[in-house]
Amino acid sequence: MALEKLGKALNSALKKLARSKTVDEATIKEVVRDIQRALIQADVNVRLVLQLTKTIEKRALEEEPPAGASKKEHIIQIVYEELTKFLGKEAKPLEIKEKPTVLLTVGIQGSGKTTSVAKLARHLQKRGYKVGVVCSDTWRPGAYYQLKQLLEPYGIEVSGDPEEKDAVKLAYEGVEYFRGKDVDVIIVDSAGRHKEESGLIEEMKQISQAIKPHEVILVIDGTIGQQAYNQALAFKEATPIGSIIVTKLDGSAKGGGALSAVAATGAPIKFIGVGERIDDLEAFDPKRFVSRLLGMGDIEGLLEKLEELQKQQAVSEEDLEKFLKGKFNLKDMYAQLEAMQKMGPLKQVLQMIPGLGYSLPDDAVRVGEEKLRRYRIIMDSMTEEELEHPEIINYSRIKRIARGSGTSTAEVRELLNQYNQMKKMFKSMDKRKLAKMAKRFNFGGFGI
Ligand SMILES: Nc1nc2c(ncn2[C@@H]2O[C@H](COP(=O)(O)OP(=O)(O)OP(=O)(O)O)[C@@H](O)[C@H]2O)c(=O)[nH]1
Repeated sequence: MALEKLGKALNSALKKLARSKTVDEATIKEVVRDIQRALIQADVNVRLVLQLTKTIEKRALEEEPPAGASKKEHIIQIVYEELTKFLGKEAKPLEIKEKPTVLLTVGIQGSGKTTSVAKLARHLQKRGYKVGVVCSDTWRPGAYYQLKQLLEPYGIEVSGDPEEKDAVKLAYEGVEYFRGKDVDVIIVDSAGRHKEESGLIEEMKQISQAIKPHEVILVIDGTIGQQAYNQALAFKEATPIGSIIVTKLDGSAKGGGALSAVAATGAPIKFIGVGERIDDLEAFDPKRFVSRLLGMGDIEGLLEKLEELQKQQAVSEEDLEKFLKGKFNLKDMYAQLEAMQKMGPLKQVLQMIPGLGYSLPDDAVRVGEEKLRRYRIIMDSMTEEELEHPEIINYSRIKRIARGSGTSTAEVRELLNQYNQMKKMFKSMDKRKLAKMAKRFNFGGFGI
C-alpha cells in the first residue's frame, strides 16, 4: 500500500482520539501534535504541516458537530477533509477526448518514467482504448527494449529505433505511424537526463512543438520527498504540464512529502505508482486516497451518515414549540423512534452536550426495525384521539386495539410503556437547555 508508514501513524492518532474518554482542548491538541509528527516524518514541508494542523485544530475547537454526530466523529471528518484538500481535493482524471489523443511524458532519469509509460498504456488498454507507445529516448537505448518487453505481452505496439539519434524525428514519426493505425491514444516517452541540462528542456520543447500533444505528463519520483516541489515547478515553467504521475509511493518514507509538495504547486496529480509491476498504477483521487490512508474502513460510511444528517436538519419551529409546551403524543414518539433508528442512539447525542449529562437507558430510545413495524401496526388500530391523547387508553381500549391489530394486549402495553418512559424522560429535561440543544443540533423529525 502507498505511504503505509504515514497511514499507520495517522491512524494511531485517530485511534487514540477514539479511545479517549473526553474530547477537550488537551485531547484535540494531542491529536494535532500526533498528526504533525506523522507528516513531518513523511517529509512533508514543515510550513505546510503547520498550516494544515492549525486549520484542523481551529476547526476542531470551534465547530460544532452536526446533529447526530459525536465530537469524535466530527474531528475525524475534519482531519479527513483537511488532508483531502491538502492533496488537491478533487480527483482530476485523465481525459481522452479526441482520437487519437497524444500524450507526452517527461521526467528526469530514474524517476520511473519508462515504467510509468508502460503502466499508463496498460491502464488505458484495460479501459478499452487502443494504445500505441512511442519511444523517443535517444540517450538510453534500453528504454525501447524495456517498453517492448513490458508491453508486447499485452499486444501493445511500441515504435522506436535504438539506433536513431534524432529524438524529435523519432517522436514525430512514431506519432505519424500510429495515426495511421487507428489507435485511440498515443503515448510518447521522452529522454530523461537531468532537468538542469538545458538540452533536455530544449529537446522537450522541440518534441512538444513537433507532435503537439494534448497533454504533457510529468513523472516525478516520490522518494525525493518535498524536493518534488522545485522539480515540478521547474518543469511547469518549461512546458505546460497537464498532469503528474508520482511514482514509487510503495514503501517510500518520503512519499507524503512528494505528494503534498506536488499538490502545493497546483499541478494535478492524476496517477500514482505503487509498485514495480505493470498493474501498479492507480488513478489518484484525494478523497479515496485519504480515506484509505487513514485506514478507516468505515470512514466512507461515517461521511455518508454525516451528510445524511445534514440533509435531515429541518426541524420546524412548530415541532419545537409543541414539544417545549410538554406535548408529546404517540405520533411524536413514533416519529422519534423512526428518526433515531436512522441516526443512531439519542444517548450518544445527548451525552455530547456539556452539562446535560443525561444517562439514558439505551432501550428507552432505540428499538429494532421489527419492533417499530409492530408499533406501526398497533398504532394503525388506534383512533386519532388515542394517538393524540394516549392517556385515555384504558384496559378495554387496549383489548380492542390488540384485537384490531392482530397483536396481543401485552404488546399494546409494551408500546404504551415505551411511550410513558420516553415522555417521562423528555419531561425531566431542562427545557431551556433542551431548546438550546435543539437549535444547535437542529433536529428534524425528532419532535424536539
Ligand atoms: N517500487 C517501485 N518502483 C518503481 C515504480 N515506478 C518505477 N519503479 C522502478 O524505478 C526504476 C526506474 O524506472 P524506469 O522507468 O526504468 O526509469 P526512467 O525514469 O524511465 O529512466 P530513464 O528511462 O533513464 O529516463 C525501475 O527499477 C522501476 O522498476 C513504482 O511505482 N514503485
